[in-house]
Formats: sequence, C-alpha cells, structure tokens
Amino acid sequence: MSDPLVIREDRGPTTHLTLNSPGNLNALSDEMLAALQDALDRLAEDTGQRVIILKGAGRVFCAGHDLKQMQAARQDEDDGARAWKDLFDRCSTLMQTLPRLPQPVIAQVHGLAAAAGCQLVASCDMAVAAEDARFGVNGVNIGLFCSTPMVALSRVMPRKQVFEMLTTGEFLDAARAREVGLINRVAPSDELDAATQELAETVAAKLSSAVRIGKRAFYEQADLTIEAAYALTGEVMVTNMLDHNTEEGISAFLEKRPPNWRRSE
Ligand SMILES: C/C=C/C(=O)SCCNC(=O)CCNC(=O)[C@H](O)C(C)(C)COP(=O)(O)OP(=O)(O)OC[C@H]1O[C@@H](n2cnc3c(N)ncnc32)[C@H](O)[C@@H]1OP(=O)(O)O
Repeated sequence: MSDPLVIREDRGPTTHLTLNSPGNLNALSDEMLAALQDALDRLAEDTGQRVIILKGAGRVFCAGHDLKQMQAARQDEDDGARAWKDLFDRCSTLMQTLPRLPQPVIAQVHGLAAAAGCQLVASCDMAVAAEDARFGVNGVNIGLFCSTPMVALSRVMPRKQVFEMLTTGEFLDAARAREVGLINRVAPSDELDAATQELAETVAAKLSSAVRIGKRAFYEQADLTIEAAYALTGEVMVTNMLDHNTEEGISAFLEKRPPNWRRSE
C-alpha cells in the first residue's frame, strides 16, 4: 500500500496535517488536493480538535501545482483545458475551505512555499516559518502568470508587494514575509515545530465556542460595508455573551479566580 498523501496526527486538541509527497516537493496534484480537502472536511465535523497545523514532509513546505501532471494533460487540447479547469476549481475550493473551517489553521513553513504553495500559506489563518524559509509566486519564470494565488495574497499582503512577487517571480525571506504580513512568527529551523505547537496550544486553550464564532465573523465582516460589518460583529458579540461559559469567564475575572469552563462546547 502506498503512503498516504496527507498524514493526520492528533496531538491533544491540535491536529497536524502533513503534505506527504516529498519526492516532488509536496506538489499540489489532483490527488494531493483531494486528500487535503478530504482531511479538512472531516476536521470540520470534529469539534474535539480546536486548532489545525498544516505542514510539509521532506525538504520544503510545498512547490506549488504539480507541473508534471499539468503538462501531461496537454496531450489533448479539449481534455487538457477541462483537466486544468478542474484542477484550478478544486484548488480554489480548497483555499476557500480553510477560512470557512471552524478551527484556526496555522501553516508551518520550512524550506520553500512556491506559487500555489504560497497561496496555501496566505489562505491559512496564521503562519509560522523557519528563519531560512522562502516565499514566492514564481510561475512567471516558466511563462505561467499565477492568477489564482493573487486572490488570497492580495487579501493579506500589500497589493504592490503581491504584484511585484507575481511579476518578478522573486522570493521573500521569512523576515520580509513577516514584515509584509504573509506570516505571523519566525523561528529558528530546529525550533519551528515547537514554536508552531506553542501558538496552537495558546489558541486551543481559549474557549473554543468563542474562537469558532470569532473566526467566522472575522471573514464574514471583511466582505461587508463598515456599517454592515459593525451590525454583524455586534450580533456576534451578543451571541458570544449569551454563552454560559462566557458568563463564567467574566464572573471568574470579577471574582479574581481562574474560569471553570464546562468543556462540553
Ligand atoms: C496558480 C499556481 C500555479 C503553480 O503553482 S505552477 C507551479 C509553480 N512552481 C514552480 O514553478 C516550482 C517548480 N520547482 C522549482 O522551481 C524547484 O523544484 C525548486 C526551486 C522548488 C527546488 O529546486 P531544487 O531544490 O533544485 O529541487 P528540484 O530538483 O528542482 O526538485 C526535486 C524534485 O521535485 C520535482 N518538482 C519540484 N517542483 C515541482 C512541481 N511544482 N511539480 C512537479 N514536480 C516538482 C522536481 O521535478 C524534482 O523531481 P525529480 O527528482 O524527479 O527530478
């Protein structure tokens, strides 16, 4: 039996998902995208898991779409166009699944995040990178302007910086990626796993019902007018206040004691 393309490992309430195709630098083939989609869809139903870490096996995080598979589809023009459309549709669905998941998702990046791999980082809620990791959208170097990654990237990074990445194919180092808002934290390579786990555990320790409604509101409000965004987030605050665990959290603060949350949420 061949190795799974995506490995799931639960460490308490944190789930680690590992892209596991090191031979082609975890390229996002049809099969890889389907395996990751399946793993995420299962996690969406799993309320016990509070945070997801997404990482890559081998030398790098992810080298983008599978160029071998994309080129092989070229043999028949009609079939090729259909295969490419299916691939980009599948990838776009996956990228939209990440912000819609109830749990925060942290990308853990080492080595390189290229093209669709960089898009994946931008689509996660947070990212932690090794200090020698590099980020780029380098399709233009082989004549392929990476249009789909611009959607997520231009929503988390300054637009001129994204345009420069897309048109030069140049890579940013981790320090610069942090400066422009693509990633949150940078750690020495040998501490990357621990640094990401620490961030995950910090989030996992919070009241998960509050984090879940907060994550949903975070993305929903971003597409609204300011007036509608305040209306929506105000309603979300009220819903949050009605949570019995939030009542306990505020009482605990006022009574100067730790909260005793009922972990049934
Ligand atoms: C809208 C979005 C579009 C896209 O995502 S298009 C894809 C854009 N991605 C790229 O253009 C990256 C292509 N890869 C590279 O440029 C290089 O790799 C790297 C700089 C990432 C790393 O270079 P090095 O360390 O020298 O490794 P290596 O020998 O080139 O790669 C190791 C094996 O991995 C395969 N591989 C690498 N990237 C891909 C890929 N994107 N799709 C399919 N296979 C890939 C290679 O061919 C090779 O394989 P073998 O050992 O059999 O020769």
